[in-house]
Amino acid sequence: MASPKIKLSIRDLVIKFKLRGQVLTAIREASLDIYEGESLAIVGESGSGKSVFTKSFMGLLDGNGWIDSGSITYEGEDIARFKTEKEWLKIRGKKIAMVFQDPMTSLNPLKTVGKQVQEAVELHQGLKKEEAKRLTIEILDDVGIPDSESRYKQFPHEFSGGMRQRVVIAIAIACNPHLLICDEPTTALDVTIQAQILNLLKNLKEKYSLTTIYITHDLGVVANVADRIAVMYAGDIVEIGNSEEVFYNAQHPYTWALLSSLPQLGVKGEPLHSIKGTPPNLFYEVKGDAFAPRNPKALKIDFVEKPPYFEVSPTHKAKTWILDPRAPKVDPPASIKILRDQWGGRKNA
Ligand SMILES: Nc1ncnc2c1ncn2[C@@H]1O[C@H](COP(=O)(O)OP(=O)(O)OP(=O)(O)O)[C@@H](O)[C@H]1O
Repeated sequence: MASPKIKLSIRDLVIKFKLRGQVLTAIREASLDIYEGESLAIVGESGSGKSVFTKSFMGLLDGNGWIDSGSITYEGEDIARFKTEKEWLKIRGKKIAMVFQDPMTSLNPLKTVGKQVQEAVELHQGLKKEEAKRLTIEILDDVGIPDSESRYKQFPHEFSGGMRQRVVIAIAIACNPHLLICDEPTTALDVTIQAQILNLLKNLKEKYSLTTIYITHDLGVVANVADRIAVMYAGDIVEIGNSEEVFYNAQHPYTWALLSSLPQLGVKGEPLHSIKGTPPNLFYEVKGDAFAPRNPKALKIDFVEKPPYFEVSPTHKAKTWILDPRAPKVDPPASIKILRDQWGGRKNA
């Protein structure tokens, strides 16, 4: 089988912020390849760096932040070197678009929904008004807004939360991007609407041949939508693999902790637990495995040296010393074994 084409390649990316005279390292030498047409989820606790990492692909870092080193290669060009807005505008919207968590802050309350989508169509697809309006209504239909011709003339406050998120998605699609980044796209919505929006994104991915990245702190949300899962902790990707590999055969103690804290998968007989302790202070240099201080099964070396990636399969790797052939055997916690049995049972049912 031909190997998949890489759409975006991130290498050893370091992103820093200056805050109150001190420097914080938010992304610590993270590397990732994103394949054309795939659906990748980036998961991790709040503050792990998911938003900063992906915003850097579009030149959207806050003013006090910068790419300190590393590369982001898109279609042969290292976009991490871009300095001007003019350069970023070649990529932002056009090639890479983003759907944010809160649809209200992404929409202009003073403009009709139709106008906001149409502006994106006109700007990015170079169409005349009539043609642009026709396409806008088609896109509103595609994102599941009923009665799109009359809805076109309404304002955001006349839409429900779920419908507003559909409009935000319409704006992103109107730019005709190759890569769509969805940053917690359903967090602000109630559960039934969440499922509808995820379904919509899945359908649009096929129709518009999109490569999609989902950012979420919730592994349950991605179980249905992601081909691959990248687990982020303290600004680095500590485990990556196909969804099945990460769900059924997780290797990093942080991934174990994330899986164990999944409420909606309900581990029978096990109390729900959140991950104990707090992530490292990124104002200081992180020594060894960043998760070690919170890992009850940490090895001595975890406190001393940063682990490299160890390969579990050609598609699955994790940065944990547990996978070093010289390491003592460390078993996953009981909750992970129970999860594996439960899911294995469901899978084979
Ligand atoms: N403008 C900024 N100035 C200083 N630090 C920042 C800035 N933006 C982000 N950070 C820091 O960078 C780190 C990563 O933040 P980021 O928002 O990417 O996390 P996240 O995983 O997306 O979390 P969440 O799920 O809460 O959005 C955090 O420690 C955060 O405080």
